[in-house]
Amino acid sequence: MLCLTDYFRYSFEDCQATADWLLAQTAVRPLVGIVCGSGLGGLADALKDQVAFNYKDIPNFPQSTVHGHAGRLVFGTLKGRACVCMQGRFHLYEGYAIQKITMPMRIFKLLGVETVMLTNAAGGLNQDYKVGDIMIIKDHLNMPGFAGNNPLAGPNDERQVLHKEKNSIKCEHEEIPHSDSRFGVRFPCMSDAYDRELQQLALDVGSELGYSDFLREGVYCVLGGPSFETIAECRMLHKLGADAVGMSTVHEVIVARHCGMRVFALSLITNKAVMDYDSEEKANHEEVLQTGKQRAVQLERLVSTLVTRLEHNNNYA
Ligand SMILES: O=P(O)(O)O[C@@H]1C[C@H](O)[C@@H](CO)O1
Ligand SMILES: Nc1nc2[nH]cnc2c(=O)[nH]1
Repeated sequence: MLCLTDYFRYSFEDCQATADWLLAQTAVRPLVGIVCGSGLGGLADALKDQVAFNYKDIPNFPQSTVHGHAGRLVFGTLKGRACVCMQGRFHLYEGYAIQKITMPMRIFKLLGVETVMLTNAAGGLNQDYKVGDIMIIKDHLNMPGFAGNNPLAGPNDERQVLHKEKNSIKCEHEEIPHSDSRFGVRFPCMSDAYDRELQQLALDVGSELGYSDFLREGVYCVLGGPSFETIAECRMLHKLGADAVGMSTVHEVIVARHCGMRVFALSLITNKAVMDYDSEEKANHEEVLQTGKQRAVQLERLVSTLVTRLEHNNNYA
């Protein structure tokens, strides 16, 4: 019997067809995939020798509907390193099924991407955080996941893919190709979702760039949105261990990790979550976009320097 999630699911063949279409249009072979958060699309403009596609022209691709998300997939180079960049992402609150908003991660994988770098705009729950801080995400709370809305829910494609050259197991007499299910295993581990070496590298790069005063490490909590949080909700999330709250990223991280890509993610703290009944502050999307503009230069420099370091250090490549 077909269940509802099957209608929103992209098969391996659907994703392969989209990736093949893209690979046929450009000679860029990206190892790094970048996702731009709300108001942070300027990162994509930093790419050199661009080949860009509007989402509406890419077979099977969803469309961006949110202000501050341009809706373009941009291939190019960042300081000489081949990248692909989503200038605009998809969110649950746009009405898309969770399998649809995360499908680009599988396209990244099929394009050859090894490292995914995600950015988002988020509300600061940690009382020490200030607007304009950049938080390196070290872990997440997946609230929609607690309620069963996980991008990996539904059948897992268990057909085996053989990796002939990579990861082959050396035995005494022969080399046995390593096999894996199409995108990944049924029960992927998430305790190592955010790559610790990349977090340390980002701290080091941030310090070199003089960003230590506004660079943080913390836990990101995803909610469905689009309404911002009530005061009681902010207080609860903070008590649960979240430093920042947003409406994206976690679903993409789960799918990226499921298919074996390395993940690094950043939140720009665009507003302070309202925690006090006496406060006059009100969260709004305009403030989010405005803070994005103000921190665009530093965010772009941090990400592009990180990308350069990926190139120069084999441990990270
Ligand atoms: O795509 P991100 O997570 O950066 O966008 C955040 C969450 C909402 O889409 C929007 C609220 O202002 O910004
Ligand atoms: N849920 C949520 N998402 C955001 N994105 C930017 N700021 C916020 C916020 O305060 N809450």
